[in-house]
Amino acid sequence: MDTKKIESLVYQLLEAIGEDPNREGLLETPKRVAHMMHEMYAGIQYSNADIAKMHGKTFPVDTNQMVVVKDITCFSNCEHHMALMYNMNISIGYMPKGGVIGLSKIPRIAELCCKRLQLQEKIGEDIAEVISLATGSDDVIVHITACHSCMSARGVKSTDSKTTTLTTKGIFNEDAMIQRFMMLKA
Ligand SMILES: Nc1nc2c(ncn2[C@@H]2O[C@H](COP(=O)(O)OP(=O)(O)OP(=O)(O)O)[C@@H](O)[C@H]2O)c(=O)[nH]1
Ligand SMILES: [Zn+2]
Repeated sequence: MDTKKIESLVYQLLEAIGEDPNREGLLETPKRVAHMMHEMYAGIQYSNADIAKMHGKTFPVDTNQMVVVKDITCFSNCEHHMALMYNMNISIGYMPKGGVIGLSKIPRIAELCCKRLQLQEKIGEDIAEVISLATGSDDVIVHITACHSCMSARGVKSTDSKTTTLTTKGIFNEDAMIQRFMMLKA
């Protein structure tokens, strides 16, 4: 990420919206925004394969248990308006194939996938792909609910609507498996 360029462009953006970037309250704003963008967009520099490699250490376990980590809180930004997705709740399940990844890696994977300019549907696909690459399992499910500030705070002003998406891979395309997952994540 080009910090100096972000700072200079935020300065220009402030001018463009009719602000005075030199007034006291805004003097440090370009620097703060650049700092914030480093945090908010930390996932852009990594491919899904990179993320899987970073968090893909597996521990051998011979099991046919479903692993579910539920209620992961994340934030993201939509690629159309760069507006915040908030109140995001993500639950992820997979069927291990001879090994499991560390549980803490699952929210870490979700977080990095969210820290890109995104669509909610794409977040589900990205997380499912990374979990699949990290675990070597084709059986992955990702449930996401989120509010989109581009729908609530502007435009249609649909303040109470939430969007739910469900990404299913492999055995999770079967209704019975979806039901088992939904029970475990309830
Ligand atoms: N499918 C999908 N759409 C999204 C997501 N986030 C934002 N959007 C939508 O992206 C669309 C962009 O539509 P446009 O018509 O190009 O933009 P706009 O004129 O700002 O649209 P309005 O929001 O209806 O005012 C909007 O309908 C948003 O609600 C997302 O995660 N998934
Ligand atoms: Zn949007």
